[in-house]
Amino acid sequence: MKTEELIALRRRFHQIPEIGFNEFKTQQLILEILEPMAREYWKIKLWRTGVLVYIQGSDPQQTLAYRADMDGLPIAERSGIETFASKHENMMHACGHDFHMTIALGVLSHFSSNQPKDNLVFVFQPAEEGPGGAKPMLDEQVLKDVWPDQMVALHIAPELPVGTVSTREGLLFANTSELFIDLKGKGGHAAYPHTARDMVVAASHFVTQLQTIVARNIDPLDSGVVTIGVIQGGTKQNIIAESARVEGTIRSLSIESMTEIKRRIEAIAKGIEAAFECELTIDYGSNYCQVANDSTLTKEYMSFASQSPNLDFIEAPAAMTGEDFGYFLEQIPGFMFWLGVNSPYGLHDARLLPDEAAIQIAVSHLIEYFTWKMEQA
Ligand SMILES: CC(=O)N[C@@H](CCC[C@H](N)C(=O)O)C(=O)O
Repeated sequence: MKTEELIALRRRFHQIPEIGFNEFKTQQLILEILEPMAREYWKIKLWRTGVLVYIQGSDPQQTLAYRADMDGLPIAERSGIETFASKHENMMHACGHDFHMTIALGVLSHFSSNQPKDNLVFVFQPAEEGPGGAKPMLDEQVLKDVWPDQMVALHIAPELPVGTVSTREGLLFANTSELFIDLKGKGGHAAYPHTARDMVVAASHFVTQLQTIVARNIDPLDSGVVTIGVIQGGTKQNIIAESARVEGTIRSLSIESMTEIKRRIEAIAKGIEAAFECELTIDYGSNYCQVANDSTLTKEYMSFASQSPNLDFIEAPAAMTGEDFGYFLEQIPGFMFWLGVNSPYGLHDARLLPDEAAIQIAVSHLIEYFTWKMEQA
């Protein structure tokens, strides 16, 4: 695919962001693009809203895979784009999955006119932002039938310049857990607080006390995050709120710290129940394991990328982002790397504006990498 075609395709994806396991239009667009590319040695399979493409190699010694995530986020776009902003109200591709899918299709387009020596699998995976598509997909026959020997994924990095890639051996992304807490008290008239159990006050204390966990309970040499992204409660300014809801995410580098954070959340919740005479129900939603890059393959890739004449390679620090690609890496050796897209605004920001020049760079880089890997086998 030419650069202009890749950019046009990315813009089509950008206009139709869909929430996890609702990527129906996205799936259709992928199938539309794949249709003229498919060859007799290709198999295209659907899994829920995802798509798997298997390309039989001409003389296969191994099966290499690339994973692209598909879902958007519930964010009202403020990127300033006039011609191709999201058409879905309060939805945005604010985590680069429009880039990830376009890059996959660009690489596939190359292998449509050049049959690879080894087998290739392209996984378009739904629901990375939640509730997680990787874990259930790993249990499905559709993936078991084409089980890869190695798997690679990339993620856009707004803070890195275009023309750079970055990764590290071992732990790249954190362990994560979602957090949903419902508080139930007793509503009442604003003028009679003593007859009620106010959940706006209880939720405020709860959120404030959660801030002590990372500061006071986690080893400063480890890392943890407790972020509350949503706090809801009440119906009117002069009615005491009977209920409230708090939603967030927990992150840690070590599994021990994740256990400790959850233990402390539960203890603080009990304290809030006693102090404010209410009930708290905790739901941890979906949990993602860490993204741990395979040492040998990552070292080999880092050496390949460092020698690439068209790219700069930067060694990455570990990040507190989460990614369910970690589940693939638990069972299939591989790695994830960052792709520089130079946006002044970061991931999950309504103003994210990645530079589209990075798309062609990534397509060429992955074609070169896969071709080189096949020559080594
Ligand atoms: C790369 C990225 O931004 N990933 C998301 C993954 C979300 C996991 C889950 N829904 C949670 O919030 O814990 C991230 O927020 O890091």
